[in-house]
Amino acid sequence: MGLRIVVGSDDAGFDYKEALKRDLEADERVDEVIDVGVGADEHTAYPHVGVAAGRTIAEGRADRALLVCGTGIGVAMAASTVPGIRASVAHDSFSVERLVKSNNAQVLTFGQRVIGLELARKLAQEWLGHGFDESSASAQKVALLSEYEAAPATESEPVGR
Ligand SMILES: O=C(CO)[C@H](O)COP(=O)(O)O
Repeated sequence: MGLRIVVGSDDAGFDYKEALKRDLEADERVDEVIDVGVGADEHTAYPHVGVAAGRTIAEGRADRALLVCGTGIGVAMAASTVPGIRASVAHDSFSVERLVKSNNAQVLTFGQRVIGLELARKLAQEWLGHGFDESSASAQKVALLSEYEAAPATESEPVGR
């Protein structure tokens, strides 16, 4: 089964979102592309878009998200507020690979005001080819993230090591 991918952006990331969406729709590794906005001439603030994307994954309606804003930072922060969602901006090949293989992040974000379109398109292609190995040493570290997320915010003790 292919991937179900959410795309989204604010107005600062709209052009890249549209270009990346076209690439994903043409990619045989992708079964479905779900666009959570914005549409042309819409001005939805990035937190709404990031959370909508994160919730779509958390509810099991998509596997991953590719989001764009001016820097990539805001949509990553917004998506990360959704429990169980790991999101980050990554603008180089190695970071994109480790975002999946080390961190099992479901969400990759780009900054339209930071990197060129062709680099964003190439990184998105590479991202599709990466998968997380649940039996890797990284899996235990990602599990710790989940444990901290579930722990009371005021808890002073580290979770089990
Ligand atoms: O990059 C953004 C948020 O990280 C967004 O596209 C622009 O935000 P602003 O600088 O607050 O307008």
